[in-house]
Formats: sequence, structure tokens, C-alpha cells
Amino acid sequence: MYSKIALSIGGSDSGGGAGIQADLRTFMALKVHGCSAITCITAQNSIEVTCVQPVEKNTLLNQLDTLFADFGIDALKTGMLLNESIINDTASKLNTYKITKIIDPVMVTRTGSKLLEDSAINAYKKLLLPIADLVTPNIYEANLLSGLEIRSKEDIENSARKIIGLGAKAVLIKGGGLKDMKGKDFFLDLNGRKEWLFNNFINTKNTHGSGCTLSAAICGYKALGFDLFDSIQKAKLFVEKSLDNSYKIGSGPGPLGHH
Ligand SMILES: Nc1ncnc2c1ncn2[C@@H]1O[C@H](COP(=O)(O)OP(=O)(O)O)[C@@H](O)[C@H]1O
Ligand SMILES: Cc1ncc(COP(=O)(O)O)c(N)n1
Repeated sequence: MYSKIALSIGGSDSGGGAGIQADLRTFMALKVHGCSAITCITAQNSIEVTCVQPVEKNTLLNQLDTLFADFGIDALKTGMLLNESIINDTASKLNTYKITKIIDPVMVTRTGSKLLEDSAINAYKKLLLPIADLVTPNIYEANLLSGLEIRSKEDIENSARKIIGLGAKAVLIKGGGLKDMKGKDFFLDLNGRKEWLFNNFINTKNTHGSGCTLSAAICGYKALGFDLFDSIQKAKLFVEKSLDNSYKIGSGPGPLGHH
């Protein structure tokens, strides 16, 4: 039944709503076997991140080497990579893997805690965008990657062009950071395919992990053999349904739920 394998490289969210935990739950919901390589451990609940501890370099590299020595991994995604050194190590390995790579350039939580050091943005641009089959920034992240301030749909399209110019094969900019743009994302690829993608707006405050869930679902559908664009469309529908099943467990935004 579980014949396909997806890998998430990212941070642990002790609250279980985002990061590796969200990714593994998403893979499971898609009936894809999920593996993980943990880059850092966060102490996190629905309101704040109180502590971030990177794993040692060899611990990260050994997780990757051990997985690839035995498993035929079908697709991978990256999430929280925290700093330049983790980006360097991850990129050095990713360069050698000939599978689909979804780069989710996680930079801050919805509640404002930093998940990436400022000095690491250049490393993202130099090392990860050129090997990305797809990069999935939100407005804030697209702004930092493209250097363009984003206030309108047109700015989103210009920012996407810049990100393709940096070497990514495709980009999906999530519009939700702009007014009235929740559920509206812009896709652009190297061949010039350009599409606005829409899903129904779900009226909920429980959105912790929605970005992680989207990139994990794209990765999961890619592992199942769908092409990239179909994977994105299916993943958006999956996130919409999961937001509809989200629930509250703390005083801040709760996690997404899957049936
Ligand atoms: N309230 C909502 N209703 C419907 N779709 C949403 C809603 N919030 C986010 N999405 C969708 O969830 C996905 C993740 O987006 P978002 O939450 O903006 O990412 P991030 O967590 O990286 O900021 C996107 O495809 C977005 O369109
Ligand atoms: C370990 C970790 N990784 C990623 C996120 C971002 O979550 P979101 O999907 O809400 O942007 C997070 N809060 N914690």
C-alpha cells in the first residue's frame, strides 16, 4: 500500500502543528511513507517559539546518508533550515540527489518568531534556488528572496520572475500575506507557464502549519507520480480541506486536521 517515499528536511515543532510533524502527518494522509531529517529542534506552542537548537552537522548529514543508502526516496521537501551552515550542508547533499526537490523557504512563524537567521538569505539564493524544482515562498519570503517589495498582484508576478531569474525551475508565491488574497497563489515556471491558482477561503484562525502542509502535500503528490502542476493543484485542495478540519488546542492558531 505504501509504495512511495517522501522526505522532509526541516525543524521539529514540539507543538505538533508545523514543521516535520505537519509534514509526516500530511505524507501519511496521502498514503506516502514519510521519512525525516531533522535540522533543528524548536520548543514551540500555538503562541511562541521559546527555544531553537540546531542539530550537529554530522547528525544532519548522517540522517540523509542513512536514508539514501537504503531507501528509494521519490521526492523531498525542505522546511526550516535556520542558518547558513545548515543550508550549506543540506545543499551539498541535495546537489547529488536526482529527485524532485521542493524548497519551502521558511523564515518566520505567523506569530512573528524568526526561523531563519538574516545572514542566511543569501545562501538560500545562491545554493538552494538553483537546485529547486519548486520554491514556495509567502509574501514576506518572496520579498526577501527577490528584493522586491510586494503590495499588489502585479508585484507578486514581478517577484516570481525574479525568483525564476535566480535559478528556480518553478515558483509558487502564496498570496495570503496581502489583503483579500487568502487562498490565491501565483505559479510561474521556467518555460513561462503562468497561472493564478485559487482555492476556497476557509474562515478559521487555526492555520498553524498551513505553509508546511502545502509544501509537504505537493511533495507527497509528486512522490505518487503526479506532475508538478497537478501536484500543486491537488495540494491546494488538500490544504483547503485540512483547514476546514482544523482545530484549536492552545490559545493561539491551532493545527490543520486530516480525515
Ligand atoms: N484561510 C484560508 N483559506 C483557504 N486557503 C488558505 C487560507 N490560509 C492559507 N491558505 C492557503 O494555504 C496555503 C499556505 O499558505 P500560507 O498560510 O499563506 O503559507 P505560510 O504559512 O507559508 O505563510 C496556500 O496555498 C494558501 O493559499
Ligand atoms: C519547525 C517549524 N517549521 C516551520 C514552521 C512554519 O510554519 P507555517 O507552516 O505555519 O508557516 C514552524 N512554525 N515551525
